[in-house]
Amino acid sequence: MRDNSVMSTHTLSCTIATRESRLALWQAEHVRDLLAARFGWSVDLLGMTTRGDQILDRALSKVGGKGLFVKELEVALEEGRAHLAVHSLKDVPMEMPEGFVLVTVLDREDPRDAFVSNHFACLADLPQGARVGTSSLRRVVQLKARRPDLDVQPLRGNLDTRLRKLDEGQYDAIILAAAGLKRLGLAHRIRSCLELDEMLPAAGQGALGLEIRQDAVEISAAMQTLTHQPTWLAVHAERAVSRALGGSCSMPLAAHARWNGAVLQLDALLGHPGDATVPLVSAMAQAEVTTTEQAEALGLAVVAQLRSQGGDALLAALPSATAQD
Ligand SMILES: NCc1[nH]cc(CCC(=O)O)c1CC(=O)O
Repeated sequence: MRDNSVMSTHTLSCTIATRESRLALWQAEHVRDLLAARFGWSVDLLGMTTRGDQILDRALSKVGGKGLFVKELEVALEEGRAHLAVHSLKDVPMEMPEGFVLVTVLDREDPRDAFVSNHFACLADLPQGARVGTSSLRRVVQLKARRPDLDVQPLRGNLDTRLRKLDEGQYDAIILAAAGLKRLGLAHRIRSCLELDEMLPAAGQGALGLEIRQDAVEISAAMQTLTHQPTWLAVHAERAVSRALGGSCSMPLAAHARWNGAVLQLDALLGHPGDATVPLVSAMAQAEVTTTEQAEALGLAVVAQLRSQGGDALLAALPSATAQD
């Protein structure tokens, strides 16, 4: 029997709220299979369309940002129509809304960005002035820093739409998260992965985050057993950077943490929100990390460096109306 408001320890079924893009469904099905294998639960999916899925004609940074992809799913949790929401962690706002928690993070897929093209093997092979598709400010500023000659053009829509636009010849190459392509069996479209020193990923890229209601105590305990601790600590460091800087997707910000043994190395960079010709500011810090508090402290150390090395001036250029989603 299912109690729609609170799960009991004897619950054998649960409902996952998910967006209906192919990637979101793959991710929800992945979690469904995991819950079935680990706990023997039978899991339903509740597919939903979010505002972020409907608005396809404008860059996300112009229409209110990350929260657009998660709000409807939270309403389903609030109303008891679902118990769990599965998200690409990089789409999850840095501050969770009152009443909701990010309860766990699963093992991360490849965090890198991928170079996808029908004619060229890698960024260096692109001819002068080649047209590259991406709407991510983070990708734009890093592309322009390396190749100021490139003609970077907006590209929105789900993964299939973006690949179709490439195949129609609208771009010479596009940049996509490697994780999404790999999950959908589209790894063959990746001509090369951009290395971390040429394209630093977004905070949380490649990781899956599970969100529940704060008062869902029992499901919380079950979900916490699924946590991939190295990823959990790494994304806490990455998200601390983004949170401290306002968490806005109007800001070209990258943050990525990697493990060197017991040491977590956190790299981050900031660009100018309106002018990709302004030099990037980057910072790195590393420390032995075993707790989320230490991971967040590492994030704040990187933020202090970014700010003092010119990041403050870049942040001051952020239009205040769009500074928060
Ligand atoms: N912003 C959309 C989005 N959210 C998560 C992914 C890919 C998978 C991931 O990073 O986990 C993508 C597509 C992309 O950036 O190419």
